[in-house]
Amino acid sequence: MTHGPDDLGVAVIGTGKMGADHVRRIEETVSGARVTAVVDVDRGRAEAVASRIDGCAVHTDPAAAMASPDVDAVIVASPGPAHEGALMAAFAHDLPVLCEKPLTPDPAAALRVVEAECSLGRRRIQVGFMRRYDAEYARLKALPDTGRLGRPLLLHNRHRNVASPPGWTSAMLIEDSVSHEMDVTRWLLGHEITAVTVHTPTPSGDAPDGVRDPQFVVFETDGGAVVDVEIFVNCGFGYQVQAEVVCERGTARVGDGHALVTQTAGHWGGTIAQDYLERFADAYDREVQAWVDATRRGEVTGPSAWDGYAVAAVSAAGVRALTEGGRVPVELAERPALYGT
Ligand SMILES: NC(=O)C1=CN([C@@H]2O[C@H](COP(=O)(O)OP(=O)(O)OC[C@H]3O[C@@H](n4cnc5c(N)ncnc54)[C@H](O)[C@@H]3O)[C@@H](O)[C@H]2O)C=CC1
Ligand SMILES: O=C1[C@@H](O)[C@H](O)[C@@H](O)[C@H](O)[C@H]1O
Repeated sequence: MTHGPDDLGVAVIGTGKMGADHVRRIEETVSGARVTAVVDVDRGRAEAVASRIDGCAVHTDPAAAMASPDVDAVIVASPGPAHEGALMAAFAHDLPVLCEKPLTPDPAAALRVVEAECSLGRRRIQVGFMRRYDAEYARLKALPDTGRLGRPLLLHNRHRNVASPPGWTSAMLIEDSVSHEMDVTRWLLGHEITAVTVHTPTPSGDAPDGVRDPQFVVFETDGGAVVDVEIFVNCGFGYQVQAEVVCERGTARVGDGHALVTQTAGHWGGTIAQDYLERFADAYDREVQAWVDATRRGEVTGPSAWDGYAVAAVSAAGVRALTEGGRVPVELAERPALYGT
């Protein structure tokens, strides 16, 4: 991608799996932006990423990068617990941010971010719930508008990963993985999630010691829908994300992965993506392009800090349901006017 003088200068904070992929995306795929700084507490990792980009500065402190005149906007791709500090620094430098999910891991920190953004009086944050930019999910979102299927009653989700990273815990299945279905539920149905129940079968023999994998998570919504999520992060065979909405007069499903079907010598079948960077490549591209375009227009669009807070609140209820059992109501603060109704 060639760069122009009006390109948005982006600092990418965290140059691990997601951050490095966003750097590559901005440099190779997205128009109207270039990476002017990378930040990582692991300086060597940031240097390796920066070495492929002309004029890209390297920092270990997010605030130092944000103070540079070459930085107009920020992508936060450090681990969740580091997000609050980076977001507050971005507010202090009045910079727009694309923040990877989760906004913050816990609702108290997320609410502090929401309150800080409200005190600025305008939105600065887009949260990286990229499924909203996936072509299949976008079709699902458009369906109820046709009125053909009627009111959504149930939403079934399956979310499978090949293997969990080292150090994964039972709670992380809810906080890191099911958080996507929390956002999808709120966005697709336009309902708030009011209560969470988690069922745990005997763990798979392939789950790390002590990790409850898979889990079956149930949401109730204020619009009267019931939503279930199978989360299985050591399924071994592929990365699968599926959703089926059951409405009054029909159903609609995405994620069957029928893009290519082969038939040969007594066999029929296709391939299964192996991770999110493959399955959601187009969605990440559209997400980052939409963020760059909106930022250059002086706007903030997409999932908001409020959406990030709401998901953190549902995650907290989910983790309580997992550890204490039973049905746990979601405690949600009053929605500030900044985020509409
Ligand atoms: N939207 C999606 O589908 C996905 C989103 N994510 C999210 O992206 C974020 C990053 O995840 P990964 O890239 O998988 O993690 P990672 O562990 O591969 O990379 C994180 C990087 O951040 C650096 N880091 C740690 N603390 C830092 C700090 N205070 N300031 C700057 N850098 C710091 C680490 O040294 C590391 O290089 C997380 O919020 C995660 O939930 C991750 C996977 C998929
Ligand atoms: O966000 C993500 C990861 O953090 C999480 O660990 C995976 O389960 C999800 O599929 C992926 O989209």
